[in-house]
Amino acid sequence: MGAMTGEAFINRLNQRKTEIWFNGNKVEGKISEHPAFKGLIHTKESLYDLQHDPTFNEDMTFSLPGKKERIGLSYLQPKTKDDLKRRRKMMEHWARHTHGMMGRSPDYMNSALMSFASSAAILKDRENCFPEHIQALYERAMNEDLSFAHSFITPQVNRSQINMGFSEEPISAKVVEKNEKGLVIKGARLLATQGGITDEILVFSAPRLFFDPDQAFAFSIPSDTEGLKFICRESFVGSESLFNHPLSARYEEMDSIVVFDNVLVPWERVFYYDNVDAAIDFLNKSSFYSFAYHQVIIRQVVKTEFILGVAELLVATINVSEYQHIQEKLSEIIIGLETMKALLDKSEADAEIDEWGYMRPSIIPLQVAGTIFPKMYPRFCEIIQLIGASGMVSLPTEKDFESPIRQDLEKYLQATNKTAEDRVKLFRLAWDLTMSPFGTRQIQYERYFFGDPIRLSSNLYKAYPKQLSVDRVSQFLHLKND
Ligand SMILES: Cc1cc2nc3c(=O)[nH]c(=O)nc-3n(C[C@H](O)[C@H](O)[C@H](O)COP(=O)(O)OP(=O)(O)OC[C@H]3O[C@@H](n4cnc5c(N)ncnc54)[C@H](O)[C@@H]3O)c2cc1C
Repeated sequence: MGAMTGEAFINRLNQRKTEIWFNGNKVEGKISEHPAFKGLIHTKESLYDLQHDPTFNEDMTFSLPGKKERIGLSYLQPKTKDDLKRRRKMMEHWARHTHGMMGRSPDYMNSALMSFASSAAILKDRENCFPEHIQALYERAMNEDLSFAHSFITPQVNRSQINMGFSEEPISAKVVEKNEKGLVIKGARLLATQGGITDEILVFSAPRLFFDPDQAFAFSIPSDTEGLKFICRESFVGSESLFNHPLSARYEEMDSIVVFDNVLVPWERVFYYDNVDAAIDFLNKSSFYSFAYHQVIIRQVVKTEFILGVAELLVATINVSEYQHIQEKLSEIIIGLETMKALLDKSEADAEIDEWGYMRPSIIPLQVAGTIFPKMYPRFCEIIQLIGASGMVSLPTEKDFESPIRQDLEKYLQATNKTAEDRVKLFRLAWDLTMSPFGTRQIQYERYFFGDPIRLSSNLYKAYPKQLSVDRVSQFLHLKND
């Protein structure tokens, strides 16, 4: 099949018998018609269709020798800087289509899987490790354009460092049995965005102190595997009205708790198990962080461009551009945007071939971008709230504009250069972006989805080459070496 169409994506999803729980009920019927998921699923449909749109097809897909169909370009293993640029262009197209609001557009996990396959050799000849299973999944994913959710953290029961977490009755998903067919997993994992509404779920463990060997595994299984359940949070879709909820009606992704009720993971799906060192190495030394971050920062740049557009439109609409504090606030967004773009460019300019022959974007600029964005993003949202002021809550609905009070609204909600309807449309967008349940989840998402920003900063500190700076100061002061 190769690169999938939107229709094929929806048909395949609807055929899955995935166990999804929503608001106390098991979801029955076509998932693409369920109010909590349909906006997102149709947006994903349009993303997959871009791969077949004559304007984008060349940018979104690539040819592999021996394969008739073109493949989604997020699966391309880059070997040159030009390949990296091709990957960036493809990701920009997808991110622009959703204005950076969809954290889990398919390129995110496709890039993760591509990086796993590109570094699978790390697991070669190690105990309980099966790099060939990663390669097999990668090839199947390319051929069938599979979609993935993922989970890499454990339930938030006790995050103390001294908590050994080795409970008798599993809470965090762990191996409870090994048999001739595979591993049996019991317990729960967090927090799968789009969990249940993708073909597969990829599970791997973030290394930590007192890492239970029974949790040191990685695998991928179909979402409708027996015993696997996805428990959803409440939906943040405000309504289906694009006027009232321009973002949540299209991009609300849903997050879910993943429960494994004695789930059999067949051996051919296991990447590694019961090997703490391999689990730590796989995450830290593979190209996962470089390629996943590359996708993330591209999306965040596009999202910041969108935020700048919203902020500037607000300023123009209520005519407040003459005030210096407004200019300063807008320049804060511009500085953030240009900083992110410069870091992204640097990561590509400094990219190097890794030990397995793939062109890896330089990680330090990406880590820097990934550490500052969680701080900048809430501030961007605050800036929009500060510019919009009462406009952020004077928000009549589409129905109000269709009612007899329309004339009042037209008169009292007009702006210097906008009709009341356009003005409200814009302010509703600003509200959905920064204040609605969808908007506030986006803030929490940008803070946390790639890990705890505190620990990400700590990783940056530990990995950053500081010795040259230290030496210069030591020489300046003629300090004696320890
Ligand atoms: C909207 C959203 C979507 C997400 N989607 C996904 C997804 O699709 N897949 C996925 O796997 N995960 C996902 N996540 C989870 C994300 O990876 C975690 O939120 C992140 O790794 C932090 O872990 P935690 O939430 O368990 O926080 P905790 O680790 O419980 O941290 C809670 C607080 O304690 C502090 N803390 C805890 N331990 C330490 C420590 N050792 N050192 C210093 N401080 C510490 C933290 O700084 C924080 O302030 C998502 C999260 C959000 C908010």
